[in-house]
Amino acid sequence: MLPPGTLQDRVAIITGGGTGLGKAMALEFTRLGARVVLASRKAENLEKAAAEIAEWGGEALTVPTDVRDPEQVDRMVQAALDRFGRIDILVNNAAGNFVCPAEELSVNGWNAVVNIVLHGTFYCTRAVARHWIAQGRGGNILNIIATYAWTGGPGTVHSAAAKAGVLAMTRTLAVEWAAKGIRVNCIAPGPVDGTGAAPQLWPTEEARQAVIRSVPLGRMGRPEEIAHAAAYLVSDYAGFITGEVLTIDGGQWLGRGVFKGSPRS
Ligand SMILES: CCCCCCC/C=C/C(=O)SCCNC(=O)CCNC(=O)[C@H](O)C(C)(C)COP(=O)(O)OP(=O)(O)OC[C@H]1O[C@@H](n2cnc3c(N)ncnc32)[C@H](O)[C@@H]1OP(=O)(O)O
Ligand SMILES: NC(=O)C1=CN([C@@H]2O[C@H](COP(=O)(O)OP(=O)(O)OC[C@H]3O[C@@H](n4cnc5c(N)ncnc54)[C@H](OP(=O)(O)O)[C@@H]3O)[C@@H](O)[C@H]2O)C=CC1
Repeated sequence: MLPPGTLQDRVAIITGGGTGLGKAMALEFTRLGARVVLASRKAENLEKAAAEIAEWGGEALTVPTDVRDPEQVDRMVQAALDRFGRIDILVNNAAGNFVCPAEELSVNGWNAVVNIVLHGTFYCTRAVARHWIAQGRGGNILNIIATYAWTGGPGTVHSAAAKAGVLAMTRTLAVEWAAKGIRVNCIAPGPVDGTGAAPQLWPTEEARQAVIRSVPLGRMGRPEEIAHAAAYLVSDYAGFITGEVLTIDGGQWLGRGVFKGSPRS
């Protein structure tokens, strides 16, 4: 855990900040002194998270936003600036996902996920970075991806392709904007309990147990384990890290080659 005050007076936009990992990050950033801007489609998700943040003594601005629409994204960034006068951190966390064989996936299904994950990440990144560059100041971008960006993930061609695109965007912009003081990194979480992934990716207890068996550490992740790492990456403690991916998956992707008869096969 980082000390309270680590993100004092920083302003962080978190897309998808009303639920799951986004909410966990918003709470952790609040604990560390940041003010947060929560942006996603459903106002009720955002309001519930903002109420929790207020209970912790924090301050959250909620801006209902569909990240697929660049005009809504620009308005959300302007609303953050109008309220707080600055933006220091952007977490591109919003995502959509479902399991579907690639040959059955409709064009709308493909677009729904790619537009949220890949295009939405670019629209938010561009809007915030334009502000930073115009002001001659730096900032921090954290993109939430998934390990199947490089391993592949059967049944999730839309999401895997989009997350791979976000990984390439991360590395490209880390280098392109380094001289402008903008750091860009990723976290690739493994399966995390109690998040929106559950109904999409392990909808039954049997499926959940199969996922757990695929993790060498033998359990699901916890949202706060992702949030702690996120806070580190956007803090000054990580000032020399850019273009990196921090994988937090209990060894899942490395363990894909377990042989039959090994403890978790
Ligand atoms: C082994 C574990 C490793 C862990 C890796 C986990 C990695 C990543 C995890 C995540 O990303 S978790 C995030 C999960 N959270 C969400 O998905 C929440 C947000 N999701 C949504 O809003 C929807 O699911 C959405 C479909 C992505 C978007 O919603 P929207 O309202 O815009 O779209 P719809 O109009 O409902 O649908 C558009 C289009 O998509 C088709 N579709 C939707 N669901 C399915 C499905 N289950 N199977 C096949 N197709 C689906 C839908 O039919 C529409 O297409 P058309 O019918 O119009 O052709
Ligand atoms: N949980 C897990 O095990 C894993 C998660 N991840 C990644 O972690 C991140 C968080 O996922 P998780 O917490 O599990 O899932 P959630 O479903 O809880 O979070 C997804 C968030 O994205 C928001 N969102 C979806 N579509 C849009 C949109 N068009 N515009 C704005 N916001 C949108 C949703 O809010 P709303 O409905 O209000 O729009 C929701 O808050 C995602 O990037 C996911 O891919 C990666 C690997 C594993």
